[in-house]
Amino acid sequence: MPPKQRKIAVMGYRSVGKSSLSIQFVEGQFVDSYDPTIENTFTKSTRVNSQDYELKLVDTAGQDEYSIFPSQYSIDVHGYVLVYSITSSKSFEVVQVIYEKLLDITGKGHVPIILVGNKTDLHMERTISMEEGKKLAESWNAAFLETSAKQNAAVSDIFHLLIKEIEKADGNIPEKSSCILS
Ligand SMILES: Nc1nc2c(ncn2[C@@H]2O[C@H](COP(=O)(O)OP(=O)(O)OP(=O)(O)O)[C@@H](O)[C@H]2O)c(=O)[nH]1
Repeated sequence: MPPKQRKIAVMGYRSVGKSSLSIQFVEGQFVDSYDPTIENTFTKSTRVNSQDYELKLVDTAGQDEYSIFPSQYSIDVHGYVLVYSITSSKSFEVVQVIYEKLLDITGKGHVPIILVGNKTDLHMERTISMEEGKKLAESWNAAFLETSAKQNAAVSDIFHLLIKEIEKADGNIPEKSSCILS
């Protein structure tokens, strides 16, 4: 089967690790220096359930609660990685505002999303519990993961899980394999 091309936008508050997660996934390295992003696009080939994918990752500029949702990310994007830092309550609030705006602008009741709590290596500074993250993702009917871009923990899982969410939204993977016998 030819590779499926999928576009993914990585969004969230400033400095939560959007670029670090993207670079870790695409290039396999962690850069400690902080360089605010305007916008970066990466491509990466990956394989999920024996299907090849060519992913286009759009690493977006950090948003805050007052940002207008950039309209270029409302079209042509198959799925969203919404990132907060487990050390920042503010980033957890902002991710919820971004979610509301995303639903508003796409006009869809459901969008393929994975909520990501990054920086798990900074456990001494944690202010958002795993339960809080999980609960929020459940309320969105979205996937959820905690990660560390620094330690490369669960980083590729983000994109694999999101691809599954995208396929699910396309009706390709049943939520539960049910078999009705008559
Ligand atoms: N300890 C730790 N630091 C991280 C992690 N991920 C990112 N950082 C650091 O957090 C800072 C911000 O990371 P970026 O990846 O630039 O964050 P961003 O969300 O792309 O930032 P903007 O471009 O401003 O929106 C950098 O100093 C990173 O090194 C992580 O998992 N653990």
